[in-house]
Amino acid sequence: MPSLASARYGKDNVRVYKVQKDETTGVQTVTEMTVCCLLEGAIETSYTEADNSVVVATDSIKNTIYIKAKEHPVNPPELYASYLGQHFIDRYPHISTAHIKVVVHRWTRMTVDGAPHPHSFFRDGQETRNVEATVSRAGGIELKSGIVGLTVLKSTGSAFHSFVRDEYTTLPETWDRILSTDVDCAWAWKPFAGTAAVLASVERFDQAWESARDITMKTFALDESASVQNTMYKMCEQILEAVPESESASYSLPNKHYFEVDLSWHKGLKNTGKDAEVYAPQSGPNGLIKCEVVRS
Ligand SMILES: O=c1[nH]c(=O)c2[nH]c(=O)[nH]c2[nH]1
Repeated sequence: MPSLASARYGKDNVRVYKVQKDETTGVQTVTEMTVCCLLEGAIETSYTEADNSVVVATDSIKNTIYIKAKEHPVNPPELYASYLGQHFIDRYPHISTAHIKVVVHRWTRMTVDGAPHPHSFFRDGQETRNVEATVSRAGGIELKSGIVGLTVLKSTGSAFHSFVRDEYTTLPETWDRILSTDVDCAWAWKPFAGTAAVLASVERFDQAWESARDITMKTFALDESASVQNTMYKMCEQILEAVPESESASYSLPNKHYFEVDLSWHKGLKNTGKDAEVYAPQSGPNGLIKCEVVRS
């Protein structure tokens, strides 16, 4: 006899833009985000018995995403995600958990003739600021914040040697290589009792995001990297220190390879080892290295 093991549903890819207008200065500030909202609870019969009486339509969920963006600040995204998730728990007694994901896209203010422009912005990269909120009657508000899609490269200051060498190995050891990755980094907050507790910490979210971003870039640049594994662990350690309210920090990093090109066949051109200047960036395969670090 089959039985429903788990179920959640909702609206994904809801694109939201909000503008904040300062009427006295004329300065406008914009936020663009993509929101996913999935609900869990006493919804089994909608699957097993075609009982739609327990279904809040995904169209209504989409409407609610817009309405809560109008009613509440959308910055920081941790606060907006918390208000949105809490709404579903408060409004529908049979909904026990709301899973909210907010992806904030970059709109950076333009500098025109040396001055910040009041209402013009540009997209300075595919990096996003991400938040996942799990809001439940049992567990309060669990928040995970992160940075995704920050592409970085260092042209030296990275080595990889002393790894397992056996009958499967062809990779030469290197003491000087290119290191490049797309940063996917996250830090999980200790649970909050409710939206009031999230509001009480509101300043910490931007501070934590700035710290994590600075730590990621500074460590990437300054560390004489022995491996992606070791460099990312050092980043996690520092995030846990900079954000005392966090209970874990994690990274998922592709190792985007740049291969040397042997050009010696052409007039004896030297382009390997210390003479390497022209490389072939690889689209795949790539390494993929992950870790999560918690407090002991
Ligand atoms: O930093 C690295 N870690 C690895 O595990 C690995 N494996 C590999 O082939 N190159 C690298 N680089």
